[in-house]
Amino acid sequence: MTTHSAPYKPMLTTIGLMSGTSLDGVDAAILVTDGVQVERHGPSLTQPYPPATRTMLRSLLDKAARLDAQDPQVLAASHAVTQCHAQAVAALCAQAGGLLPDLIGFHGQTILHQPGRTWQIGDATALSAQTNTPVVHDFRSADVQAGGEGAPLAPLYHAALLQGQKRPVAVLNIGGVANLTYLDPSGTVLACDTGPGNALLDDWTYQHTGQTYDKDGALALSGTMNKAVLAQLMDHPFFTQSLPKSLDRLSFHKGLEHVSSLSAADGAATLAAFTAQAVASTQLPHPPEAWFVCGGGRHNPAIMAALRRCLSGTIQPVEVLGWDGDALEAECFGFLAARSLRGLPLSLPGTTGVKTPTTGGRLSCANLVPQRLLPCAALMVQATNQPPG
Ligand SMILES: Nc1ncnc2c1ncn2[C@@H]1O[C@H](COP(=O)(O)OP(=O)(O)OP(=O)(O)O)[C@@H](O)[C@H]1O
Ligand SMILES: CC(=O)N[C@H]1[C@@H]2OC[C@@H](O2)[C@@H](O)[C@@H]1O[C@H](C)C(=O)O
Repeated sequence: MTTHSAPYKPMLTTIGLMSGTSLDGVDAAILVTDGVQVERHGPSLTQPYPPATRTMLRSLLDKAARLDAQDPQVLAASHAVTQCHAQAVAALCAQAGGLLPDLIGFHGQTILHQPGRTWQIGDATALSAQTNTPVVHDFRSADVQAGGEGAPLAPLYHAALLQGQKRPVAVLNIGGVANLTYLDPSGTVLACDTGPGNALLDDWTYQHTGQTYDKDGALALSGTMNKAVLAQLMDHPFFTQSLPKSLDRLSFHKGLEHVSSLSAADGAATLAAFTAQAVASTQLPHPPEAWFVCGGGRHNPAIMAALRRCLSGTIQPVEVLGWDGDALEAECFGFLAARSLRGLPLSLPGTTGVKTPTTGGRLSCANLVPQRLLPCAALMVQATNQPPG
């Protein structure tokens, strides 16, 4: 008979799925975690949205506030989103040698995010059935119902990974929208969306070149930032609001009018500077000594150079820590799915403005055979018997 000296600690092999505000596709990542410890980051991939899905989603953003969940356009988009997520899971499982994950964390596609309302589409029950896996979804509603912004939710994952790093330290995610996590010397976690990430620059680049983004910052690097226009862009009420605060993808799109008189290159340079200036305007208790940057914006040298001009402290991609900056937000939803099963908070007053630390997420198990729930059940039982240390 084998004797075990260490207590049994269930860890789940999760797949986290995030389809961001850039509408480029679905990021999928494997993470082995119990929602507190992270044992292993696995492989990851991006499943691009087909052009027709991208077009459908882009047009939905403009009118989502006037539609309800049963609207045929919403149902069609939700179906397309779900299919792309199922393909992402299948491709990742194949890449991982035929993996059958224990749990999926499915963020869904945000089509609306306003004070008091956040809306992610995608059918968790259908995804559970297609992947033969329990799925946690609807991560943001409970936070909004408890008075929070519903975003950002990555901070507790960033904070778990930052354990042992010198503080004050920040993780900056530059996706369609940009958001930061700040860890104070005392260990307090603060967070917020900072302003535009890549979304404005993507739209500007598309208008002027037909390309979906400014690859390697080539357009922005060929232009000159216009200080007067940058000042107009920064004259937005969001920048005087105190933390925590969050944004919709379209929150700054009126700003494109200010840029419209500029050449394609100068407009791109000014928008890259806007992303960085917005980060620098965030009121933090202490300037971070180190900034670790994730999300697609870290691939844009014009944005990275603008950040280095505006911020003190070192500014490096998260890869210097051994993390995968394209997979981090997807991994986060595997981590939060495990936390959800344990009833642990997904958000704190300092991260979303929620009144008290709040859990969230809902579990969908389609018609799974009971054995498929055993790993999740083991984690839930452990959580009931042993509160986390
Ligand atoms: N080589 C590159 N050069 C310049 N920009 C790049 C490059 N690669 C990616 N990007 C930018 O990154 C964007 C995608 O970023 P990311 O995948 O982090 O966004 P997301 O997941 O949709 O965002 P969010 O964090 O808002 O949910 C692209 O739209 C593009 O603007
Ligand atoms: C409502 C919503 O989907 N927000 C996204 C978006 O993309 C970046 C930023 O805006 C952030 O607030 C959030 O995503 C990350 C994963 C988060 O919740 O931390």
